Amino acid sequence: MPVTLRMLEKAEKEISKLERNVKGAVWDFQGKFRREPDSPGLQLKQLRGSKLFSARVKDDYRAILAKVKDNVWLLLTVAHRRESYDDLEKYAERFACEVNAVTGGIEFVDVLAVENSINERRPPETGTPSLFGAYSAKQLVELGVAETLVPIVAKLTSEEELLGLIEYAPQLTGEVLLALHDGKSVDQVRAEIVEPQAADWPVDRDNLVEALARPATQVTTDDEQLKAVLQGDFDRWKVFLHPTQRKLVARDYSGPARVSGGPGTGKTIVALHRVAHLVSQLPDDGEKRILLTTYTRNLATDLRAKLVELAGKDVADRVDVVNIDKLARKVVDNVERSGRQRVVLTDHQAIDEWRALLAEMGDTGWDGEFLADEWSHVILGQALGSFTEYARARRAGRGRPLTRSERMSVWQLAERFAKRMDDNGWTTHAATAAQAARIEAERAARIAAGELSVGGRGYRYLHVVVDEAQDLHAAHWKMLRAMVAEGSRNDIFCVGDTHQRIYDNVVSLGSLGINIRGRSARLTLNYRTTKQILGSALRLLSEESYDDLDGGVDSLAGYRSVLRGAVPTVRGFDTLTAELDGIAAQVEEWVTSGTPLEAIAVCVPTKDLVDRVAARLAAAAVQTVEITPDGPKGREGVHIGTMHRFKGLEFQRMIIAGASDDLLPRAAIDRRRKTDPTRYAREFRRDRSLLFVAATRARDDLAIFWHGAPSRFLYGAQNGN
Ligand SMILES: Nc1ncnc2c1ncn2[C@@H]1O[C@H](COP(=O)(O)OP(=O)(O)OP(=O)(O)O)[C@@H](O)[C@H]1O
Repeated sequence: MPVTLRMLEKAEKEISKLERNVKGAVWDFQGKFRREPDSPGLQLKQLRGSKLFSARVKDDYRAILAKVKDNVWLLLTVAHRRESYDDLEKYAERFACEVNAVTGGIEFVDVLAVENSINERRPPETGTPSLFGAYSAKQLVELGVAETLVPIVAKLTSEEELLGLIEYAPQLTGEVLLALHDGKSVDQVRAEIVEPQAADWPVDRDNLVEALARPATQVTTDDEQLKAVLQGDFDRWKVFLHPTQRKLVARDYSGPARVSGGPGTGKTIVALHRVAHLVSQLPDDGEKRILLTTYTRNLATDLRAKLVELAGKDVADRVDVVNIDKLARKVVDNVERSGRQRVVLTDHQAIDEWRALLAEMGDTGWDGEFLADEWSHVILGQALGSFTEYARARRAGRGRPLTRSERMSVWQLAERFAKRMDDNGWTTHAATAAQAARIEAERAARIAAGELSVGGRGYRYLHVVVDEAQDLHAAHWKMLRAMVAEGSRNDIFCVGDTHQRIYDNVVSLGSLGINIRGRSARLTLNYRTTKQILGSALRLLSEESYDDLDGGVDSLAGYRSVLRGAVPTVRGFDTLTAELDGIAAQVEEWVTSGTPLEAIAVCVPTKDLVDRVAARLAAAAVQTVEITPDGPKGREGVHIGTMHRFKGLEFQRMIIAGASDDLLPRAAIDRRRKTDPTRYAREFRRDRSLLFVAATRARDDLAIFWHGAPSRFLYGAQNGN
């Protein structure tokens, strides 16, 4: 009888280390086993004194399996018989397959592999006290440490040994032990790490069937995944979600939901899996009923490519994947249908036009930049349609307060400005978003009044999923709110991190009809960056406080990485020329050590520096690729771009250059320090976030360079590791 064979995440790690021909044998084995597990050639037998089974993969290799139920098996590992296979009793003791008491997930421990891994590490000096001597076995088990490992944990005396254990331990064991080792209290570990992963219903440790269905059990879910894993042709994020990620992907929400989390915690990965999950629930009518949107163009392209990778083209074709400004443009174009192509002004061009308008009017009472900002972020940002609305509008964090009569004069100027834009066939992204929000809100009102039922569809989408939520304008949110029925299940799901807000759009979702209360969650495990890089990046944030998109405060409590690496280099040079030489030398060193060019990036605060770095690397015969608003212009070469362009990307080794005090924060904001302190604080924080975003793109190595005086933001990053 054919059976289902699933693979536990740990087995994948073990199998990936085997030689190619053994991997090939495992591939053949899985096919045969799925067809007929009892076929004599597979020599399936239960290990004496154990619930586990062994089966023959190839001469000396045996698969270790658990039987979940009659026709469902779990592949736990593949081991060489030399390693004590001949002694079946020992074999049984060597492997433990347990249901974790806290998470209810299935965990597998190969005790011998753990012990070998610890012994390979540098031996501690004799007499060194136990790392975890302060915790009782009961405490550790209650925190989710695998029971089988507790006696071994008690003997650990160095971080090296701990890392050796973690390589082969179940994920939660590793997370908990590292956090305790890093000085977190038991209560903190419980609250920040254990509780988010704890089982949602009581755990029966003998029930493997139930355990298999828990989010904490990380297994392949179908034959295609099993094959991809065995062929080595897979990315872990596609298959093995963290328990906290998995819970969010499949949860049924009664309304809008929000997921926050520091950089690299897999928010985008969750958004992608969530979309694939929602598609799987759609009626089979081929319609595009799901929107997946983000702030920037290149990230939308990236999302679509990743969705195809994850779920295939058929699934991706059921989803509108588009950046938010393009979506707004489409809405407006649909209605205008005039065929008139408007020219989109940049922020700088818009400021120039405001100045030109003031000059023409001989008005010297207002500052063009202030008005451009007010128009974009308050009037358009909130899609305000009348002076009455503007007079009442919240201007929190917008800088100097305005009296009612000042608001009146701003409103009149804004009307003139809007006419000027219209007469010239100009627009801005903010203006388009505001217009689109109005169009969609009117449409939603007509649907609610029963006046509109376009082919029975009504609302544009059944589900909306938003990545990089921290950067959307209020007008964007208003548009999205109107595109999907309010009060429907799973209407809006957004992921974002306000610590990474770099476009100055602060919103309160509740005030925009998007009520996420009680439906918020946070991801805390960083999958991208080492603990050392994370430490430096977090020190860049200083003591600033960050909002939670809903009028409250967000926090990075529990944010952590289980990866370890080198402490970032933080280095100053006397002149720009010397810094450019330093960049070239660092890149050459990385290239010589075997790092592919495209795994290296240089991130700088200004476009001018992009050109200078490119020229310097060209002089050193290093090929480069510039990252543009549409993404990298090519593949092969060291990637260079301004900080804005690095949002959502990641590189193995990175240099942040030009982290000098006149560039970060930009010198231009200093003049506002006295004239408009609120605005100064806002822009100061935005520049700090830019540097934070940049620093959290590096996976293994980070170097921060400057010339002249170092950026004020670096004071924290230079201390400690
Ligand atoms: N469950 C997982 N298993 C393996 N890798 C993962 C997992 N989840 C995320 N990752 C990896 O971690 C990295 C960061 O993921 P992702 O980009 O989704 O994070 P993010 O929170 O959106 O980051 P940022 O806010 O910095 O843009 C990616 O390389 C991704 O493939």
